[in-house]
Amino acid sequence: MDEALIGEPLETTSRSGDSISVTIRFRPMSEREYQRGDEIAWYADGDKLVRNEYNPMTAYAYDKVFGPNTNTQEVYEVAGRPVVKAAMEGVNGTVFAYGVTSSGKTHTMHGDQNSPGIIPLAIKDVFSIIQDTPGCEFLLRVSYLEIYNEVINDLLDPTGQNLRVREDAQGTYVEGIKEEVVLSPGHALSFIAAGEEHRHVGSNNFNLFSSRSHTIFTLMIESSSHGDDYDGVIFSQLNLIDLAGSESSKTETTGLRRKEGSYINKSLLTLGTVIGKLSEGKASHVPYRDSKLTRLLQSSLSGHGHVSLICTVTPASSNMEETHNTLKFASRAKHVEIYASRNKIIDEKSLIKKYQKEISFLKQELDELKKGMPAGVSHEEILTLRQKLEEGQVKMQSRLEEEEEAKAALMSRIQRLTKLILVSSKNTIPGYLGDISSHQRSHSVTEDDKLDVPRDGSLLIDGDNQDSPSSALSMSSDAYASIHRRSSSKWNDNLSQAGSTITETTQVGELISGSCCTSKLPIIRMTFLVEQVKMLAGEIALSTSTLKRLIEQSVNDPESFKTQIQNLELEIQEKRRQMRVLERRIVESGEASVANASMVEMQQTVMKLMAQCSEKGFELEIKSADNRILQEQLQNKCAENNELQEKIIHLEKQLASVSGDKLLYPSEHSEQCASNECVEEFRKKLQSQEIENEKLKLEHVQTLEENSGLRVQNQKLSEEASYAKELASAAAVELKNLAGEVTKLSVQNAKLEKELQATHELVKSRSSNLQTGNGGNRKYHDGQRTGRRGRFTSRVNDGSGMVHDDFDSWSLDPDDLKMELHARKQRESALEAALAEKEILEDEYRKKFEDGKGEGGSSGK
Ligand SMILES: Nc1ncnc2c1ncn2[C@@H]1O[C@H](COP(=O)(O)OP(=O)(O)OP(=O)(O)O)[C@@H](O)[C@H]1O
Repeated sequence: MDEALIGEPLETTSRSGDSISVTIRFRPMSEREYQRGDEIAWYADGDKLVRNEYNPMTAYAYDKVFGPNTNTQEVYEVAGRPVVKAAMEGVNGTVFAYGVTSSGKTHTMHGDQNSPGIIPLAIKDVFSIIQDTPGCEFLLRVSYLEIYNEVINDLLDPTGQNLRVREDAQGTYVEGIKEEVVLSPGHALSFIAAGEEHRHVGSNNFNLFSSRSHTIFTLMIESSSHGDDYDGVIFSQLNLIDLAGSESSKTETTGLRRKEGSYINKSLLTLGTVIGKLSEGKASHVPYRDSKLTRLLQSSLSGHGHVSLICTVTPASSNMEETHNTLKFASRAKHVEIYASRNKIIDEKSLIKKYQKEISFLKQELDELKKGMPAGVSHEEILTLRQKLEEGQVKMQSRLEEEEEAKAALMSRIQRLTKLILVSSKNTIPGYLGDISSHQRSHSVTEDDKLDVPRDGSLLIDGDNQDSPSSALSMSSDAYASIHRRSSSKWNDNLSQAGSTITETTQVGELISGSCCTSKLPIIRMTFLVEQVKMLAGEIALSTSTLKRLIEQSVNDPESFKTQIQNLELEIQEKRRQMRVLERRIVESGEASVANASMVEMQQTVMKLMAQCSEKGFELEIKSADNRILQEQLQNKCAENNELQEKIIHLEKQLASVSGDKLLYPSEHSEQCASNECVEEFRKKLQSQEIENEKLKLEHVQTLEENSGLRVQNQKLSEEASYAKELASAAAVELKNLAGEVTKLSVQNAKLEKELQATHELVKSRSSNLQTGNGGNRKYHDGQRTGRRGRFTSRVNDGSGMVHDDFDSWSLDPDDLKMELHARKQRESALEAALAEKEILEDEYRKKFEDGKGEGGSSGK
């Protein structure tokens, strides 16, 4: 049936947007599809149409159609970048991939090492935009959740299971979801990688790594301008969604997979209904609440932000109907209208504002400390202190140390808060955080510097690369390898920054400039180093678990996993090496800077660890004591066991001797026949008894054999008897038939004889008439014959046993009649002979049957 062209060719998504951006992405035909002889059923006709190969009148138009050879970067430029850009300007955005299982959603959203997906590309873009936006501060947070079997789980916090959806003035949100502040693309990607570890993935007959849940990666963006441009804080949200694929009846699933599949299908059905309702544009009820997915997407779908829908499809003919459904869904979605507008939030609610206030307060305190006027310390007190210093330097020294510590703690707090706020390195705003350019610092690359470790944890912006932010923020392929069900490595992201000189550009630079710079550098670095070691440890744990999984998977097919396993092992080794170097650096930094907050933190950690250690030690002691007791008990049990075994052996020996005695000396004679004669006699008796026994055994065997022979005979006879019985009953039936036949023939014979006689008489009387009348009229005689023809009926046996009337074979000629009579008589006698024969046979069978019955009965006895 011809399908009308639905939708019209549209502009690409770069427009300001009054409807959802809908794009279609074809994946290439898979090897499996080629092998089973699939053909191309749907294809991209130009860059806006999808057409059916078998029915070219069926075609759909979209914003953009990507053919099977398009790479994800191209898809991102059209379907991702405009949404990301708008989100950075304060307009909410949602990008999601929709399609049947194995159509390429995860490939599009997450991608892999060679082809990064929309999510990593968007993250990279976000940081590039920050770099290109001087005069603006950003604070980025991420959350990552999955909807599995209609249950929301926090992928960043394994304890956050079955979370609830709530609603406030700004829309729906997930209560208690963990949000992490992110500082660099690699940092954000490492959270995704960690989250992917917890995502539900399973295999079906179409996809080895089929997503069993919908995932929503959310980037929360807070931004504010400085100085005169300050216009409040803007908050926006960017949702990047990888949906689980709908499953058709062709998807072979059982048990758990089927349950998952039904949840997936149900929520996608609700999504379809919601889209359908929204596309109608009527003010009818939209069932957002029917699934968690639509509930969470409610504010996006109801038009408060940009939405980009990427529908992934396969061209294969075997999935023609499923692809058609996806195309129809996409077509409906095209009619949903959106009214995206820029968000703002009141300053008090903004996290960035809170941090900024705290920073300026702490900075004031620090200034006072620097001036030697610590808050809460009076001038007299300082004089006294100075006096005391003169009197006792030791006391003063400790006081100074305290001050140093307070300063260091403040600096650490400032630095920690500052590094959460991201600004472009091109930013040169005076006053707020100082002159950035004056904070640039160069130093030579040491062995450790080559470690690709971000040196300050901020944006990781390389001063040398200021003009090419993408380079500064670029992620190496290894970083992408960390995403999409693989282990992650955020450290490699910064590899590109290694050079002969590293220039650090950081807001923290202010704190490490001037006189402070040399003495406080280790403090700041220490914090990062500790953070980095922690993250590396996480990475290693992640990689190790991936390795474990790969090793498990490789059991059936070791060859295909070999290189992957080797690479992962190398990666883990490398990370371990990096961690060792970092630890060495921490120790060195620790030695160089005694009084710093990081050290305090470190010390606290060490103290905690030591406390844990002593707790563990205590536990160990208890366990060892328990162990000792258990071992003693075990030894006792072993000894008891040995004793028991000895006893058993002894008893067995006793038993053997007793039974031997019993054989030789039966009880009634045991005492009287102790003499040799008695024994001899008894032996003889025993021998004869044994011989007799043997005989009996032999007889028994013979009897058994005979018995079995008789049984066989009996069996045969009963078989024969039943056969004879069958024959006899068959013969009886035949006999009955024959008897009936004979009776009939006899009756007929009698009739015929009568007729013959009558004919004879008639002939006689005619001949006498002829002799007396006009004599020998041949003609009359012939006419008479002819005239009478057929008057009598003849019963003729046609050879098949059937007897029927033969009107034509009959005439009144006496000779004929005689012959006929003769023939009949012959037949009659033949039948009688057959009857007799049958009777004899029957008698024989009967006899046999009787005999068989008699014998069967006797042998059965
Ligand atoms: N555009 C593409 N180019 C090359 N390969 C692709 C493309 N899209 C998908 N694939 C490959 O097809 C397979 C299935 O893709 P993917 O896992 O992304 O499907 P999916 O739609 O996410 O499936 P599910 O819903 O089951 O999770 C993967 O091996 C993937 O690498």
